[in-house]
Amino acid sequence: MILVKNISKQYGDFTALENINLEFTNGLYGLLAPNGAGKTTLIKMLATLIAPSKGEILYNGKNIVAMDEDYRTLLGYLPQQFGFYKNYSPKQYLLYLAALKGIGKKEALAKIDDLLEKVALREVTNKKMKKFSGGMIQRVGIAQSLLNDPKILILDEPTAGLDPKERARFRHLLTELARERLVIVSTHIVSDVETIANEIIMIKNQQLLYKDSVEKICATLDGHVFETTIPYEQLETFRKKYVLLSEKQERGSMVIRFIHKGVAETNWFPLAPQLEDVFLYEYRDDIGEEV
Ligand SMILES: Nc1ncnc2c1ncn2[C@@H]1O[C@H](COP(=O)(O)OP(=O)(O)OP(=O)(O)O)[C@@H](O)[C@H]1O
Repeated sequence: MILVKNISKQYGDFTALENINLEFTNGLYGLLAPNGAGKTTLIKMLATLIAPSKGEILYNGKNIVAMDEDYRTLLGYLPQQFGFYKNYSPKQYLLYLAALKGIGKKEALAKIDDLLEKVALREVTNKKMKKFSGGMIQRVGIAQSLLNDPKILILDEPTAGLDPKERARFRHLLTELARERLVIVSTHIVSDVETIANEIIMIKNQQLLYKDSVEKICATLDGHVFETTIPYEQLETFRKKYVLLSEKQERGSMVIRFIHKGVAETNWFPLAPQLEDVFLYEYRDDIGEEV
């Protein structure tokens, strides 16, 4: 079990994270927040790549920094951008990394076969990676993070740049991987983790906002999400008054999904809140065009 105890991180005068407390047991945890919220900072601390300015992280009661190599042998990590050699095949690349990790060649070859099967790259084992799609490269990244059979797997934005089909494949792979280990995956895309995470962690204003099941997080907006139809001319006024979640043109009118925490009007239909609603609501001041 990993215990994040009252962690803060400063970069000079800038506070990136403040008083974060978390507990990870097993299963899949989705670290969901817009870019710049501090996901990478938290992940790098969990991977012992940077040190907290305050607080500590414990693995089964022991400080992970003090555990040093003992902790890193338990850890698989895929950074946001991982370095690979495009003239290498996955097999050559993984063999090279296995050698760096001190895994013998015979053991490594068997392991690599297994891993490439797991990430559905068996057919391109010996093909140079320069022709690979983004999704294939990310799957090589996953394979490298699994070389040491880690108990803890930490993936920083593994779906960045992937198309919807690759994302779906990734979700399936993550679910598989989380059956046997603790998996922490960061993303700013709600659908990456909504259906697969046992718990979602959201950070806002440098602090922990939620760490809960999707159901419980959605319940925070129970009774506040509505749909209604308005003439196009009223859209601007509506936008100023309420938090708009989505808008769709239908037969010359606008069908809008929005949040209001006060008394509802008669022609508003209540809707069941989705995680995307919570995300858009909570980060309404932080997110720009990308969402
Ligand atoms: N080495 C650093 N020095 C100064 N500020 C930093 C440093 N690293 C990160 N920051 C700042 O800390 C904040 C959190 O960054 P972080 O990379 O953890 O966010 P993130 O949620 O992972 O976003 P992204 O997905 O874009 O990386 C940002 O405002 C960032 O500019």
